[in-house]
Amino acid sequence: MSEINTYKYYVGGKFVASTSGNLIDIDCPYEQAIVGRVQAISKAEADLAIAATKKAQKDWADLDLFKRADLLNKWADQLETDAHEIAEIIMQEVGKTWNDAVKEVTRTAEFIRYTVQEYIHTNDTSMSGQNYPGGSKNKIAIIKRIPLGTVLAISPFNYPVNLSVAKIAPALISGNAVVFKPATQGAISAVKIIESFDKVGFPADILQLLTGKGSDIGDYVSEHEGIDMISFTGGATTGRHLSSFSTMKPMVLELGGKDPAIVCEDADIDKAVFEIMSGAFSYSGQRCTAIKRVLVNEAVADELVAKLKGEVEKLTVGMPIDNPVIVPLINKGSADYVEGLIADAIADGATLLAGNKREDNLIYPTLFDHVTPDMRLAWEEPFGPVLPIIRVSSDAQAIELANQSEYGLQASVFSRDFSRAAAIAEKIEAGSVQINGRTERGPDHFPFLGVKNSGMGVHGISRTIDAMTREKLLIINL
Ligand SMILES: O=C[C@H](O)COP(=O)(O)O
Repeated sequence: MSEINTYKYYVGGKFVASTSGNLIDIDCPYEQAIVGRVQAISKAEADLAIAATKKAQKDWADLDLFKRADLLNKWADQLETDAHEIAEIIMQEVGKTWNDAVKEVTRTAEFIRYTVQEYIHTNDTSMSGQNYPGGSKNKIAIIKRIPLGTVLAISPFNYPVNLSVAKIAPALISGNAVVFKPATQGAISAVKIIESFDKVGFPADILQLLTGKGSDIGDYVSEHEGIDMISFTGGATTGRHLSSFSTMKPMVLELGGKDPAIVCEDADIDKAVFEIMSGAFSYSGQRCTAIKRVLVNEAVADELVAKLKGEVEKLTVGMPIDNPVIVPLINKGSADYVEGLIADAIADGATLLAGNKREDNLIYPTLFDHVTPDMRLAWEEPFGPVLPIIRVSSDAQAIELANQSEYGLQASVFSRDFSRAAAIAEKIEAGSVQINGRTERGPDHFPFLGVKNSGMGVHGISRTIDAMTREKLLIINL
């Protein structure tokens, strides 16, 4: 990282420097180094970029579907060709391990191909009038899904490639144009995937990549009258803020979580330990779907706690290039926040079993037993490698604590009795409940949603296409 590159934004099918002359340094999470600099574009530049999508979108939607499909499939191929170059930037910019960074790019190429097929196979439907009492067979509705126009895709730092393309590909295949505003930390990864996009020969102006601080252009672009739909993944505070002012714009929000793992006394404890470890600690817990609390029945708590402690002590910790489980957090602010949660839990009397060690942004995996509902750690989302264990006396208490959270993204239930697990799952307020498995978004064609402060609307390939299109009926009266 000796030579510092400056990356341009993308508008009109070209990479250009902002006339603002303002650049943003992107710091590496794990070294005292600048990964590169991105443009801080002006509001006037955003205006021009959004305006240009309007005509481009109409032409793009008019293009034969198989031409759109062909370009998207070529982009998927190009991403695979460029995978190592992109993964290198993901690693440097957001501190993801090398293996996970490469996996993120290949997962994304698969996502594009599936999205293309999904749209092709589910595009138009029809209904006959005679299927309603008193209706006529001479009335036939052809129900098309038409694009909403220009979709604003706002992506988070933790999946700078996958969660960007998870918005861009459904938007484009269904005939929308895209204004892509990545998280600032993640913006260079965004430039890299758009470099691949650019090589394929998409028409100009159907995708504009706008870089800049959320605080400078985020609200401006979101409120912009040229934006017809917003797809956002990020923090709950920003999500609520967006939903408060973007009146009448369809919006899908994927926000935070405090996903519980409920462990019943009849659970396969080794299986539960395996799933909890991977659910809680991969990428240092910087996943909205990470397991962020364990609610264990006190009858098996000692056994579970001892096994989790043993596994936490074995976790590999280090720098992303060496592929450990635990890597430095995204920035100092995040590490400070997690450190504060740990300090408060200790002060409030939780039992520290492992961790509580920090080197710069690297927080060692930390495990607490005897966390109680009066502690911050029972409720707040760390987005870091700290896991609280709360002991419960019954399924009912586990359900009550699970539902007291402001979040409702996912939950895991571990029991050998499927009926019991399903009964618990039924009562949990969350978008998905995993039985005997870790919380996770994939596979990517599953619907993915959160309730309460975890989100609004539904992601997942077919649902994202639905959210970015609306029905239009052509009714034929014979
Ligand atoms: O951080 C939010 C992501 O949607 C989580 O995705 P994941 O479950 O594949 O890690």
